Amino acid sequence: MEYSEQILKVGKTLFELLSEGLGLNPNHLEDIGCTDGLALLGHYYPACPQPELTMGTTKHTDNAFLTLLLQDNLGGLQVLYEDKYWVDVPPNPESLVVNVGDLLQFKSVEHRVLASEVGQRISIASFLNVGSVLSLKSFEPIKEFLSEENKPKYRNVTLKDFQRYVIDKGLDGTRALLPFKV
Ligand SMILES: O=C(O)CCC(=O)C(=O)O
Ligand SMILES: [Fe+2]
Repeated sequence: MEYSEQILKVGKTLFELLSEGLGLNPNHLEDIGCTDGLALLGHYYPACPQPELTMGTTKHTDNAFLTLLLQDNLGGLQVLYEDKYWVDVPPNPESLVVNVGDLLQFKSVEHRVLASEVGQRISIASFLNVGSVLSLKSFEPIKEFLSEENKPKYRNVTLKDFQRYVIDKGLDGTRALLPFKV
């Protein structure tokens, strides 16, 4: 409970900073619903006797606006850099890793977790996402950024349709935003 409240505060501050950084009103991203929902997912990765044969978590992007990830000191989290290189994210139990998720319709980070012979690994992912997965609210580009040269990169899609697509496809290694590109 206490953790969720604190995480939401951090999330709100991040969205304020992002809004300001984009030259928008500081409340813009919160006002359009980026902090309406918060889902916490606890992961437990037991030691794996043959880590080369499997994965802790397969490659994916997060179904959220932003994810705040707390990990212990075991390591194993990697992000994909330039669509080619897997880069280790150094574990630091006193810091949060921030992932850009699909719902920002920007450039969500592809990541995965390696299995390890040394156990156990515990992490808590806090997803800042939509209030209701059944919402008929439509995602659309921020109008302030559109111009003749800057056309929308994604077509409008309702949260309901997007969530349905994400759930049906599962963790198949493809980007959830792909079918919604213009
Ligand atoms: O366990 C981790 O470090 C990452 C978990 C993750 O990527 C997720 O829950 O989406
Ligand atoms: Fe993730």
